[in-house]
Amino acid sequence: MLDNMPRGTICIEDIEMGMTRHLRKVVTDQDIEMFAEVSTDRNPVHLDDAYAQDTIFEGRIAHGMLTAGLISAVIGEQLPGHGTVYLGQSLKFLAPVRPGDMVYAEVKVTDIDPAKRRVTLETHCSVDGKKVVIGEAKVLAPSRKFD
Ligand SMILES: C/C=C/C(=O)SCCNC(=O)CCNC(=O)[C@H](O)C(C)(C)COP(=O)(O)OP(=O)(O)OC[C@H]1O[C@@H](n2cnc3c(N)ncnc32)[C@H](O)[C@@H]1OP(=O)(O)O
Repeated sequence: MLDNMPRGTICIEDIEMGMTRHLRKVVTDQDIEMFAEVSTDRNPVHLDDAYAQDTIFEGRIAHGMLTAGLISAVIGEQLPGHGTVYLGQSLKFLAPVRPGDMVYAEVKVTDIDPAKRRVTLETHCSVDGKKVVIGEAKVLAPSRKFD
């Protein structure tokens, strides 16, 4: 299940401080299995119920980078959107995401360097209002001048 805001591109000339975009997505067992496959990260804490039950999480959890990928999706699809180049991303994983959790991923513009087309975004993911991932992204935004 995916609930996105409108997709597209917001060029550097139209980006404003404080602008936000978000998406919501339920992280499913299938998502976790597919992520394990494409990333080759088959850590049993993600895939094996019995193993995961004996960890501090007491059950299977999603890969952190799968959840963080939803931040990339908001950046690449919405703000700034298509044409954006990801330059960097810091991440802190504060709480686990479990299969079936609805993840809310949001990005917010905190700095703009129009001359260099650089934008800094505060990024976070939450589940039921609790932050599970926080961080900061730096991106190169598209410009109308290069259309
Ligand atoms: C190889 C790949 C594997 C994966 O992908 S695993 C999946 C991704 N990771 C997760 O899902 C982990 C999510 N995080 C958590 O569940 C929790 O987080 C922990 C269980 C790791 C720790 O929780 P708790 O024992 O309750 O500690 P606290 O009371 O929340 O925090 C204690 C201190 O540790 C700092 N801290 C907590 N998490 C992080 C972090 N991710 N990065 C940096 N610092 C962190 C806090 O601020 C605090 O600090 P102060 O004692 O000074 O107040």
